[in-house]
Amino acid sequence: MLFHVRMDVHLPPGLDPAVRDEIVAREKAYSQELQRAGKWPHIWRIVGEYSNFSIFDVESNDELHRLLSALPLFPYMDIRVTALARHPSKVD
Ligand SMILES: O=C(O)C[C@H]1C=CC(=O)O1
Repeated sequence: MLFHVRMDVHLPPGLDPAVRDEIVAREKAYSQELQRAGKWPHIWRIVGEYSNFSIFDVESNDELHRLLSALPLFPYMDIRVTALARHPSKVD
């Protein structure tokens, strides 16, 4: 199942820079682990924003929720999910 996911990151301005760096490093490692596993095949920066558009390829809504909830930046994100279906005009 494919899902389009928008993530907007809102780190608190007063967050200790060392804590911030540690969370962002864990986020990167986790994201790259999911990319290598084929669960997160696309991630694109939205120009001018601390946000991304991503595509997730997962087995179920529950799996997507589990993966997103485990993001180290999850407590600092607004996340919007759109379920995707095959378009009838898509060329094979
Ligand atoms: O930078 C972001 O868009 C937020 C987050 C998503 C993956 C990652 O490494 O960081």
